[in-house]
Amino acid sequence: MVDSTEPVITAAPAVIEGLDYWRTLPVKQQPSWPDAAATAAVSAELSTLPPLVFAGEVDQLRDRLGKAARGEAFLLQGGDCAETFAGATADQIRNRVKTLLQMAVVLTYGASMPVVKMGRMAGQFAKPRSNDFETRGDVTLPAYRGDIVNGYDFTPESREADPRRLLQGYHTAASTLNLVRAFTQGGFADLREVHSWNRGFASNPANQRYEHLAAEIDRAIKFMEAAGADFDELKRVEFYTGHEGLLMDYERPMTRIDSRTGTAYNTSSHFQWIGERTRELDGAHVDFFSRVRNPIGVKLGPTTTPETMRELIEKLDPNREPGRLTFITRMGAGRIRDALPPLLEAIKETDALPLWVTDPMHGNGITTSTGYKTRRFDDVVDEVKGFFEAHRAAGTHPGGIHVELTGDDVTECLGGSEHIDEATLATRYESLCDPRLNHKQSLELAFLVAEELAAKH
Ligand SMILES: O=C[C@H](O)[C@H](O)COP(=O)(O)O
Ligand SMILES: C=C(OP(=O)(O)O)C(=O)O
Ligand SMILES: [Mn+2]
Repeated sequence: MVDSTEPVITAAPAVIEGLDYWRTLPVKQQPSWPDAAATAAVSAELSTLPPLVFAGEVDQLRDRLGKAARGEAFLLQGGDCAETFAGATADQIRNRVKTLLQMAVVLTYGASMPVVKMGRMAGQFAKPRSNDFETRGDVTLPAYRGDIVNGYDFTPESREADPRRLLQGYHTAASTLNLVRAFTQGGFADLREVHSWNRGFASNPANQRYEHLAAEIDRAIKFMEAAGADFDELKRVEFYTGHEGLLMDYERPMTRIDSRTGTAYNTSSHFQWIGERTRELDGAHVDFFSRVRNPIGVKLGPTTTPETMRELIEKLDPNREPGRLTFITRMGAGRIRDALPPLLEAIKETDALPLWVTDPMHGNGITTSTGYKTRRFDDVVDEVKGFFEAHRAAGTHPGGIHVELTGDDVTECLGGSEHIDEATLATRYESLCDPRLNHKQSLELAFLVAEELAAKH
């Protein structure tokens, strides 16, 4: 998080020309709220609550992402698939932040360039689903759409969408963000603490490798301090938040007019991305997010054509602003080597410079015979490698990685140095949606990406 000298953002007026145009367009993946008046009342209340992030921070992130798009920085985005209200505890938040800080150190060291750190945190509460309903035995109920919409328990009461959850989402995001700001601004993220972020995690090859690297960094810092360098600057670390911009009854009221510029900022997080299921060119999401100043991401799956990509650029980044647009590719390990190159070749024919980020999770989902949604660590690694290969061949910049992870020792993805197998998945599977890399798998992946980045030079 960065200091902002401009926290004054006015509450959103009831109707702002343009910002409500999405209401006239087809909108996907929204809950069926049982009571429209109650939902409207909650939205109105949300629009009066203080912003969670400030316009100045959002502008600074856009600048950082612009650097990443030019190959001068690298973006690390990570966190839960679906944050939960119950999971917003100090321990779990701290473990996730520590994991991201550790990964960032590994990447910074490998890449020799700044790493932009962003949590899929403090707002990643809404989920798009493949099916609107879930059936267990002979009972069919609405699908779980994330804690900000309904409950996970498989009962009719819990699965009914409840607009009061929008407010709980806001307050949980606020308390999560408060702790994240404390960790990253209060000295905990100081590079001189590089060893302490490893404490509390069980010993394993990735942690030992990390310890080794931390010792090298320590030595370098001590040497520089002895030589007179002032490291107090390292006390505070920029840390940004991002989530899928999905739930319009949350995103719209959190969007406010910045008093400095008269333009709209979505103050629910610094960054929002449009998901693979809601990125229709003439749909509500693309229209709405085209009108906010935040840097915006779009997920691109394997069926994306160069034409669609070009139209997304026209809609979301008509002014070709550095850092405005991020393409997060999620092709699948088996498809990335065919699906990404045509997009990279096509982009070179344009005057656009989007930031290219790999999401090696969402194209690699499988379900075991025992019913667990999982991913193979090897597939995740293979997609990352395919991403770097494609960019190397095209001469474009592989600018970041987007992963679903947790700092806890869960058993949700198969493989990794602990060789998690199908039988082990049941021992600690906690995700309410997609499987996340655990702490060790996350560190292992960071080392691999660092090697790819080092090879780039
Ligand atoms: O996180 C992404 C999606 O919400 C998730 O992959 C959808 O999962 P589903 O296919 O089980 O609905
Ligand atoms: C829904 C997600 O991904 P995608 O839109 O790529 O499927 C996600 O990132 O959780
Ligand atoms: Mn997911």
